Amino acid sequence: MSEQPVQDPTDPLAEPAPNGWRGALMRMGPRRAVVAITLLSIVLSVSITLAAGLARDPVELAWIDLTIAVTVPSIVAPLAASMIVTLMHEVEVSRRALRELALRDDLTRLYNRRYFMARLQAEVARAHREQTPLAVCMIDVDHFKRINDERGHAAGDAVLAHLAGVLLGSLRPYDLAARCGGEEFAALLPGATLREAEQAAQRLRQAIAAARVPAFGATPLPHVTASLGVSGLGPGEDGSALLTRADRAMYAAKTGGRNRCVSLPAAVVRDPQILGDTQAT
Ligand SMILES: Nc1nc2c(ncn2[C@@H]2O[C@H](COP(=O)(O)OP(=O)(O)OP(=O)(O)O)[C@@H](O)[C@H]2O)c(=O)[nH]1
Repeated sequence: MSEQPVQDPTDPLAEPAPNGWRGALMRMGPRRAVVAITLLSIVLSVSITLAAGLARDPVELAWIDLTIAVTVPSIVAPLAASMIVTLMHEVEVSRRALRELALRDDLTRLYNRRYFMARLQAEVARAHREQTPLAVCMIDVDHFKRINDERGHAAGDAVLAHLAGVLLGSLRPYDLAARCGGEEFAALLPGATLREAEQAAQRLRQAIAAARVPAFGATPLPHVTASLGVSGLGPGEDGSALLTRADRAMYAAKTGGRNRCVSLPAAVVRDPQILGDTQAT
């Protein structure tokens, strides 16, 4: 299963690119960085040797001084430079690995709830600023406990991992898929109107119901279905209100019989009869 990329220009948790000398070396790449550090140290040591020699007496500046000033750095500097560059590379790799651990769900490799919430806030702010639509879809696998009970927890895990692939396969590249916990997933759909999000949710529901989860053990795993709740961002609304509405819609889909999508438009949010006013598809 392919992963959604971590480097996203709208990523609110993206770390700033290193600047200063560290940034310059990183941008150069390892080989050029070693050459650059070597040249710099040769130029520096030759300049210091010349300056020291000239300060004393030009005649005293023996060729041997210059030879040493060139030879020593050209041997020592590449070694030191490769150590520095290797160390920087290792720090960068560890930093990325830590970031992956912090932001991704281990089982499905989707983003986790923490990342989803941060992106939700950022996308809500952007949608209000640019006056563009934004929708959220909550997806909860139906009767998932049965799979665990009947086929074991590992089989349940296999189903979740497979569904993550189905989710990524049915979303647009700039949508964001996350596992919010347990058997619950979420999708953030920037630029999607409620109508478009409903259509996306329907496609997703059908894809989940049609998915053939690879056999786990002797017998194939059962088909699964999911209940989906969709909501679209209302004027002045914040991320948690949008999410709460998508959650309510998802529970309405559950109580309405499962394997269905329910959407809740923003205007309905303050209506006490909220579940009565949902639109099931
Ligand atoms: N295999 C596996 N099971 C999990 C994981 N996280 C949560 N679960 C299980 O998911 C099940 C969720 O069960 P319920 O909340 O009762 O929901 P459900 O059976 O899907 O029923 P409905 O949502 O009402 O359709 C529980 O049995 C949890 O133990 C996980 O990472 N792996």
